[in-house]
Amino acid sequence: MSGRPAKLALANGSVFSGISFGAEGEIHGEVVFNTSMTGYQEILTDPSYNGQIVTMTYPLIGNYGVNEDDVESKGLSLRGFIVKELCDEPSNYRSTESLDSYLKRNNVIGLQGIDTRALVRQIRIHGAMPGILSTSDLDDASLVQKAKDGPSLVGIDLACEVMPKEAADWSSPLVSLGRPVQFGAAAGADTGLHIVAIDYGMKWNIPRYLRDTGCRVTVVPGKSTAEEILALNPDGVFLSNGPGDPEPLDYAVETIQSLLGKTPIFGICLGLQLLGLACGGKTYKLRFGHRGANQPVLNKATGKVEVTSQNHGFALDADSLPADVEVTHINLNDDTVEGIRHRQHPAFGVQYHPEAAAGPHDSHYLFREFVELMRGVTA
Ligand SMILES: NC(=O)CC[C@H](N)C(=O)O
Repeated sequence: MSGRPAKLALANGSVFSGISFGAEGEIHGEVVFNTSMTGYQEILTDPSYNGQIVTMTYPLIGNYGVNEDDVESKGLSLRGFIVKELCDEPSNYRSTESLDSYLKRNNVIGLQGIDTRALVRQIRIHGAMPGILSTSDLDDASLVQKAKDGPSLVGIDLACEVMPKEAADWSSPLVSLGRPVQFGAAAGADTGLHIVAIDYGMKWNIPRYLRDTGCRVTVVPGKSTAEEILALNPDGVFLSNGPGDPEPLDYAVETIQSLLGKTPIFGICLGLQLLGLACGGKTYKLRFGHRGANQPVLNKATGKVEVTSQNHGFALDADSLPADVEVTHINLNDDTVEGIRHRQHPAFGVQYHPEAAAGPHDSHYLFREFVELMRGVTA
């Protein structure tokens, strides 16, 4: 292992000593863990990790390098990246760079050589908490104090840092990356429908899927108003994923409230949480969240279990939801809300990621259901 000595300190006083990779320096963030075995490049480029230091539970990371295609946004929004062991001899025909040099180039601090199992146990028992990752200060007491003094992400709008400033058309489908077509013969067939996707820090595989359903897609900034969106004549509005606490995003809640009943709505992750808030529900912070590609979800309508990809630390409170909102999906690990549907208006959402990237493909049907919902309303 090359690299410099580096430490992670948690706000509860725990300190982990290891070796740095990637960039050097010091960074504060909420320390969380992800249970995916692969897909680290998609995780690194998922804007929903803005403000967080991500620990991978799988013990060897970096073995297939990085490439130019497996990116979910234009940059890396997470604060730091922790692994048990970094593979320094990546081997894959698609690899163009090592994970070490990718993190260096993108100015993200990496830490390896710590007992990630012990760290994950701390987070599971005490909850996701603020931490500090440093290659410059190696004094335990000073680091713990800095971890405690740093901001919590509760109550902060982290989405405004990663949302686009301008609207743009989205043209590339999944096949443009050589990824398998998911909608059979119907893939890419023009439906004539227009989706406006509100981007709060959207993963790019979502608009790729929306294009694959045969719809035209316009991506608009998360601060767009209902008037601006309706002026684009959408057949449906999509609410994207995004980082942080949903409750401070009052501008988004207001927009969704004004759209509800005027156009079909589909939300993913933060999008589901904002839809729930717009319907009068409440959100709360989970102890350690759901992050990984192996979360079991029950679809209550079909009785089928989907294995899903997830990344969230907040959840909708089922008891807070009004009677006209139905819980359609639940998480089988902890019974939390994984999907909702409005009984009066054409609006639904899921807490998990049907676009995968990375993860299982069990839930693609939801994109088709959105098209059917739009067709039903438009016909
Ligand atoms: N991936 C997401 O959209 C995450 C939603 C929200 N930021 C949460 O942590 O719960």
